[in-house]
Amino acid sequence: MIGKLNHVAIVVPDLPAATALYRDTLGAKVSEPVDLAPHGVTVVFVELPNTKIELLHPFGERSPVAPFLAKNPSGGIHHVCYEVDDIMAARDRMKAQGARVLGDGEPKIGAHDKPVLFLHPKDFCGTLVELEQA
Ligand SMILES: C[C@@H](C(=O)O)C(=O)SCCNC(=O)CCNC(=O)[C@H](O)C(C)(C)COP(=O)(O)OP(=O)(O)OC[C@H]1O[C@@H](n2cnc3c(N)ncnc32)[C@H](O)[C@@H]1OP(=O)(O)O
Ligand SMILES: [Co+2]
Repeated sequence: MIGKLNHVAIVVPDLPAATALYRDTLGAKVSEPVDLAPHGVTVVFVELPNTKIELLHPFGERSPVAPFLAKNPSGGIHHVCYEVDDIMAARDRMKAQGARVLGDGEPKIGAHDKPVLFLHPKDFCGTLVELEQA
């Protein structure tokens, strides 16, 4: 059911420093930072030939990535995002399989203006999974 790896997300303590590291040290193409208030994150995308890296930093008072950063002050890999053809069919399949869909279970519009859902890390080998409508 899952398709391409859309991105791997890394939570970072210093977004300008992380952006410079990927741009200047690793030589990657990076986007401008974008504040995504509904998701509680500021995001920079690193464009790779076959996928993307999403650099995340908490935005606002109740960011879902703030507890993760408190536990991992140097930053760390936060989630992987897989593309799916039909987000509602994917949601229903996950529920039927007993996997926990996070939040209210309704897709939100993600960083690429497409609907996304998150699945509980304890149900997927300790890894937070994002599903994005292809
Ligand atoms: C813009 C958009 C996009 O790309 O389009 C994005 O990506 S936005 C990306 C940001 N948005 C999201 O992450 C939305 C979905 N996330 C959430 O609902 C939350 O962050 C949870 C994943 C439920 C975690 O919540 P919280 O930090 O309050 O932790 P919790 O105390 O409930 O955690 C329960 C257990 O899961 C572990 N845990 C928490 N976050 C984890 C992570 N990212 N990866 C692996 N394990 C994780 C905790 O250590 C704990 O394990 P132990 O009990 O063993 O210690
Ligand atoms: Co993401």
